[in-house]
Amino acid sequence: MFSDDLKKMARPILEEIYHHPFVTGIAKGQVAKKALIFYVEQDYRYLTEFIKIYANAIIKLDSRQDMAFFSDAINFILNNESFPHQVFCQIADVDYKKLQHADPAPKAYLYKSHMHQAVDTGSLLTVLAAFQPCPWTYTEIAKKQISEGANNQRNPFTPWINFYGESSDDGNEPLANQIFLWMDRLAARSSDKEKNQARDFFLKSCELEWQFWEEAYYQQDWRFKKSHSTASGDFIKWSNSNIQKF
Ligand SMILES: Cc1ncc(CN)c(N)n1
Repeated sequence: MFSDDLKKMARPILEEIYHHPFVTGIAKGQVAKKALIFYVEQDYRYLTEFIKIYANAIIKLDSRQDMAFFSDAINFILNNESFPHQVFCQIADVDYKKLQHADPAPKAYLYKSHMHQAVDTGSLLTVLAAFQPCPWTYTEIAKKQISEGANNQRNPFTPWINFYGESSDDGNEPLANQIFLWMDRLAARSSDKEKNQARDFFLKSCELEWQFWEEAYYQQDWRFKKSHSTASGDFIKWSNSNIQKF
């Protein structure tokens, strides 16, 4: 099956995600506040962008059933996925509202551009392949952490772990599995070229998931961030005050 190949190829990346210090920190109940804050700032922007990307994907569809899938995904972000952010904010002792205005840092910027590119240039198979590491890697992280007993009463991240692990024990097929099955049906009638493109987007999204944890853990922002802000409103303020000096 196409999805089995994808999972096999992504295995080394998933292993590195499992062992990333941010992710093991969640299991141990110990992540630095500054990493949590950076993550929530970036993820708030990333998920907001995801809503727009899902909406763009709907334009490519004909069947209402397929449209409902993306519409449910938008609803999930809007109505449910603030909860794991709130968990991080509570642990970091920071107001969630204050974290909703950051600019995307380099890897988050790359990830959103990658997703837009999938929708702009790819088939539905490619679009799903690019999306899939988002639910899949989080479900796998949560499943592993639950199986190791990380969601215990002492761990302040337990609600976060249970949130992403829940879909795997509610009796329904977990979302990530539903997407893999859908991708297998599409792959069966796709050309090799389309399948190669989908594979490439899938593996790059898996790597970008790892990069997202890494970026937050070490707060890797734009190196010349100050000069970027002068390119927007700040530049006008700066240039006006300097013009007055001359
Ligand atoms: C970067 C990222 N990837 C995945 C998820 C889980 N939907 C998330 N919130 N953020």
